[in-house]
Amino acid sequence: MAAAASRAVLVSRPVTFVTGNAKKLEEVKSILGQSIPFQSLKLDLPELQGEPEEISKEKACLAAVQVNGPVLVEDTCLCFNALKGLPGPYVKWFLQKIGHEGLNNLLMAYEDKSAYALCAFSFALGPDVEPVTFLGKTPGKIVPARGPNDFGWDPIFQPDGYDQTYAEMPKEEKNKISHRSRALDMVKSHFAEAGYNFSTSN
Ligand SMILES: O=c1nc[nH]c2c1ncn2[C@H]1C[C@H](O)[C@@H](COP(=O)(O)OP(=O)(O)OP(=O)(O)O)O1
Ligand SMILES: [Mg+2]
Repeated sequence: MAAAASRAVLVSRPVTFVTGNAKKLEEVKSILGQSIPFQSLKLDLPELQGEPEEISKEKACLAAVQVNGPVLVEDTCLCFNALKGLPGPYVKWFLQKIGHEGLNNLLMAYEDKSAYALCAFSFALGPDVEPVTFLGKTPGKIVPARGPNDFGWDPIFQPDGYDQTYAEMPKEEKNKISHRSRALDMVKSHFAEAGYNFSTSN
């Protein structure tokens, strides 16, 4: 579009999506398709503490220093309403230590099994630029594990309006309604509006 072209922002490096999680990368690739050209870098960034948005921003700052260029990162939370949003950003450790059954047991004392999946994407143009953050949320409930166990807590999260858990759904179906795709919709709009023109060579 002519309007977008006239606002084009030239960026001398390609965007790097930084994650240590191959399954995230698979979904991001499939959701973004050709809409945003990016490369990926497998790096285990520190597991930070705090509010999801702050964690994601800080993660982008750390990634931008390492890459020394434009970066995209995301942090994912699984929040139980009965537990006021916990385990939230700490779900990775909960999953590792107590598994799907333990996560279900955390809610044993509560009638309310409702939860939401939250993805906080942050984009930083470089190491000294304040990142912008985009949140995507999908409401659902925590259920005993059903479906293939190949991505995190997918088997215990059943999104509202569906009889299947994330794990039981075909990938394309999850990618239409997921916390990740909702956040990426906003990332795509931001990129379209900003009119970034990324160099494809380093
Ligand atoms: O759609 C998802 N469906 C099921 N499980 C998921 C999903 N997305 C993240 N997860 C898991 C991975 C990790 O156990 C925790 C988030 O922690 P989080 O720090 O964001 O991910 P990570 O350390 O694996 O990758 P990264 O290097 O991008 O930080 O929830
Ligand atoms: Mg992490």
